[in-house]
Amino acid sequence: MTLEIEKTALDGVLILTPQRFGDNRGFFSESWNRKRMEDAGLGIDFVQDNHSLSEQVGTVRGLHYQSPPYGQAKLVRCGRGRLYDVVVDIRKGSPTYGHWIGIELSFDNGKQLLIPEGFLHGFVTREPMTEIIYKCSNYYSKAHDGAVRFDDPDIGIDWGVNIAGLVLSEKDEAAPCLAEFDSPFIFDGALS
Ligand SMILES: Cc1cn([C@H]2C[C@H](O)[C@@H](COP(=O)(O)OP(=O)(O)O[C@H]3O[C@@H](C)C(=O)[C@@H](O)[C@H]3O)O2)c(=O)[nH]c1=O
Repeated sequence: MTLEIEKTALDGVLILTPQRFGDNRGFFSESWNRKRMEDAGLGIDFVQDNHSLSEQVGTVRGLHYQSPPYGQAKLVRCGRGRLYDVVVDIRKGSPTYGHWIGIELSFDNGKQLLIPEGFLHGFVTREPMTEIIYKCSNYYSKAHDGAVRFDDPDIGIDWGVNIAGLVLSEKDEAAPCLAEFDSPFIFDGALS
């Protein structure tokens, strides 16, 4: 079993690709292995697994965060379909504050995205009936849950879709832009 680990332009945000063992039935893969992650210096104490289904293509969820002390690192993958997953650095004082990266996660490519605390997370679905599955290092707290506009021009994410006509929650429609947002996260040094 191998675990491929790739860096991204955001320090600490990593693309993980666990090996798939294919045979006449399909494939088998260890989607998370605590020891293997620890051996790679990625020993995160995950406490909650989340799973959501987005029925329509062009469904956006994000950009989300939870404030300390309920900040969350996340390990994200796609269980069915295809999505474009986006991460934005919101650690005050970070050399990459406000920068974003995006990657396609799909059932087919089996890629995962590791997102440390201090980053916004969101995605848009590229196929109907797309499922996302992710581990979180802290429990959900409604009181600490927050969002920033997915289409904030100051962040300038290229979602690769026509922004008009996307499916969003009321919470995400009402989210503030980065300029109106006082991030609760402070940059405290490089992550990798
Ligand atoms: C996130 C979450 C939601 N809920 C509830 C609250 C609400 O009634 C319902 C739907 O919640 P939301 O609209 O916040 O779900 P959603 O928009 O899918 O929120 C998620 O988006 C992605 C991008 C993330 O990164 C996650 O951390 C989370 O913020 O589920 C929980 O019970 N536990 C949880 O961990």
